[in-house]
Amino acid sequence: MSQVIATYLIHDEKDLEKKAEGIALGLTVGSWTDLPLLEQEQLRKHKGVVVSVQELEENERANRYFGKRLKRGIVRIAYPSLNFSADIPALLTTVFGKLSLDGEVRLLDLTFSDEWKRKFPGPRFGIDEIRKKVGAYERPLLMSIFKGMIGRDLTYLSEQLKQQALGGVDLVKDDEILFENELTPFEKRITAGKAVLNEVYEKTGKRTLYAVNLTGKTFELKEKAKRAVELGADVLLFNVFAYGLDVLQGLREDDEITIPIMAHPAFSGAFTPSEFYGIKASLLLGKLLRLVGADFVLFPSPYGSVALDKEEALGIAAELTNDKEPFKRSFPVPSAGIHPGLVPLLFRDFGIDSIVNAGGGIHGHPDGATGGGRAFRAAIDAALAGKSLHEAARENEALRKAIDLWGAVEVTS
Ligand SMILES: CCCC(=O)/C(O)=C/OP(=O)(O)O
Ligand SMILES: [Mg+2]
Repeated sequence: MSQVIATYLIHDEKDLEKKAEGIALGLTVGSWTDLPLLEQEQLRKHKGVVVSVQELEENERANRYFGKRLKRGIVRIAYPSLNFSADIPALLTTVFGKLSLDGEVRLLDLTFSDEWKRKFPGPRFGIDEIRKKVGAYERPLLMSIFKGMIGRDLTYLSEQLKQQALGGVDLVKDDEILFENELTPFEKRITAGKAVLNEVYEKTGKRTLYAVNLTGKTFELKEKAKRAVELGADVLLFNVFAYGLDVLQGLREDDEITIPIMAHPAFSGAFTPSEFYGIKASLLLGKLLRLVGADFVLFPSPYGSVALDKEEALGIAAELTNDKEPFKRSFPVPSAGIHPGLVPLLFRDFGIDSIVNAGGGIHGHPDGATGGGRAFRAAIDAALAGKSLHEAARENEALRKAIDLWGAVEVTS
């Protein structure tokens, strides 16, 4: 029988096994031992089952946080998938709905049967198809971010896009805080952006994609996304956690929406940061975003301005690129506070199949966005060649200026 196995970190003053059994029953059949045998037989196929309980050492941080001495344990509970429909809202409500209100349980992972995975789409394009779209292989891609666009008009947007593209970036994304507005409306951003990027392509031969922010009311998104496709949009940026995973899946599953979806982590910090409760980032931003169809996933890098714990960040990337899964791989995009001097770390930790993503690290370059792009491209080339940034900077002025301004973290191989 198909089942979903949830792995939790739980805390209890007395009895971890009892707490685990209470969760398994409470989120499925409700009660058990007091039921007549006939009812038990009838309900057995619906009963949650405790698969394992692994007690952990007592943790002083947890005791201080909760203000009491607690046992801690990793428990795995199997939920019969016949209890809920094969959709993310039903799944999350079953395995971490009321339980998430407990405040002393952290959802660490979900394991699905192959049968269950087949009900989800995964990315439409994935890493390999996106590489074909930008014509860039065997290296990390480079993406820049519009900055300071609120209150600005299309002329300003077009010039900023041009400067970014001239720096050799593979993609440019809207900032996630750029919504529908009178100065740079969604549809005009697409058409003006296409004109600029075609002009740069004619001039340089470099193809750059523009990820336009798909925003607005949930039930208007599909039509807006289809309009974007009609206008020739390259990629849709999407603030998935302000809407919900199932909304991204709905966009992905619509065969008229035939362009990649880039998931932004905005608002996910409401769910993931605590070590004691909430949802592990590798599950929420890794496994589940890939399952529902994100082609790119942005997340805080371990060394940027909103740094994520390194184990968590690497865990997200591992889930996005795990080639044992029956889905195309999603592009990991470690982000926030990234500058060219961090490229050796990014390359060491995330490898070739990742995207170097920066806003301030592009626009803050002494030579502007074009200089920023050139500095990043030189840093990526140096990492690929096994050269130090300082050595590469001797031959590349843009990189030298970036290192002078932001420094460089060299990585010994
Ligand atoms: C984790 C998302 C990063 C993001 O949205 C963003 O705008 C980063 O900007 P910078 O930190 O590179 O300036
Ligand atoms: Mg942003």
